[in-house]
Amino acid sequence: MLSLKNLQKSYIDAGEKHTILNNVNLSIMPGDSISIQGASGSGKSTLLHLLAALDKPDSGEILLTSSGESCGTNNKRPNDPQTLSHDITQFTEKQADQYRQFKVGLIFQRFNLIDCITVMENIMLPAKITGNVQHEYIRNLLNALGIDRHINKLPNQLSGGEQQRVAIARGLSHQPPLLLADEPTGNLDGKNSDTVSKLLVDTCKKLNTSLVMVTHSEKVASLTQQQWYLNDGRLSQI
Ligand SMILES: Nc1ncnc2c1ncn2[C@@H]1O[C@H](COP(=O)(O)OP(=O)(O)OP(=O)(O)O)[C@@H](O)[C@H]1O
Repeated sequence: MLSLKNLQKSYIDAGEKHTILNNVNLSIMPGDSISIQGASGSGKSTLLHLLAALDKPDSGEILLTSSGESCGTNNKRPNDPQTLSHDITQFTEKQADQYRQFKVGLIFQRFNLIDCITVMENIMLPAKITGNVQHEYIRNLLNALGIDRHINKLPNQLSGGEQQRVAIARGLSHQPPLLLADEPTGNLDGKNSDTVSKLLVDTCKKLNTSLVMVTHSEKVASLTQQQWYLNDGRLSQI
């Protein structure tokens, strides 16, 4: 479970302070699917970067609560020896790296595929790093995403939509407990966007993976259990 508490984030631009996130609170339970909509520049990607421990808030906490496993600092709750709680905003670089490798799948707006290795090697990176290589699961994922015939190509030999599907497969290859997806179907046409976003939500449900998805599409957002809107730094449920 992730609990965002009183998150505050601002940027200084030309000497002026711009508040991007203002007292944001949110709870993400295992298996939850959450969409975040909002105007361009409203802070959606900023929020995902904080959840991925790629950036730090000015203040507030992001508490990661899990049972029994260690990931960085250990703050045991009194009376519950099974539960460990970590504030990911306090992670060192090394702890943040481990958190991203083992706990998080990331699908970026610009895919971030590695151009000099094949599609399959890109997809398998998180699975290999975490030692969680499930061949049948990967085969089914590739089939469902319709990219099985492209696995030996290089990413730049694929269309934008195909690269997006590869990025989705890579985000899910290690079956992470949390998937953060920034406009995961933004490069797909309407029909493919529907198919792929449904697959994304269904796969996360099957794996009990929490999904936080930024989208500009109301239709895609409607597939998630909870729909939130970011406006003026405030997050409100639709
Ligand atoms: N490193 C930075 N330094 C200064 N300003 C930044 C920085 N990163 C983001 N911003 C500003 O913060 C605001 C929020 O950016 P963010 O990328 O989170 O928006 P977004 O809602 O994801 O937008 P979009 O839908 O266009 O992707 C923007 O005005 C952006 O210019």
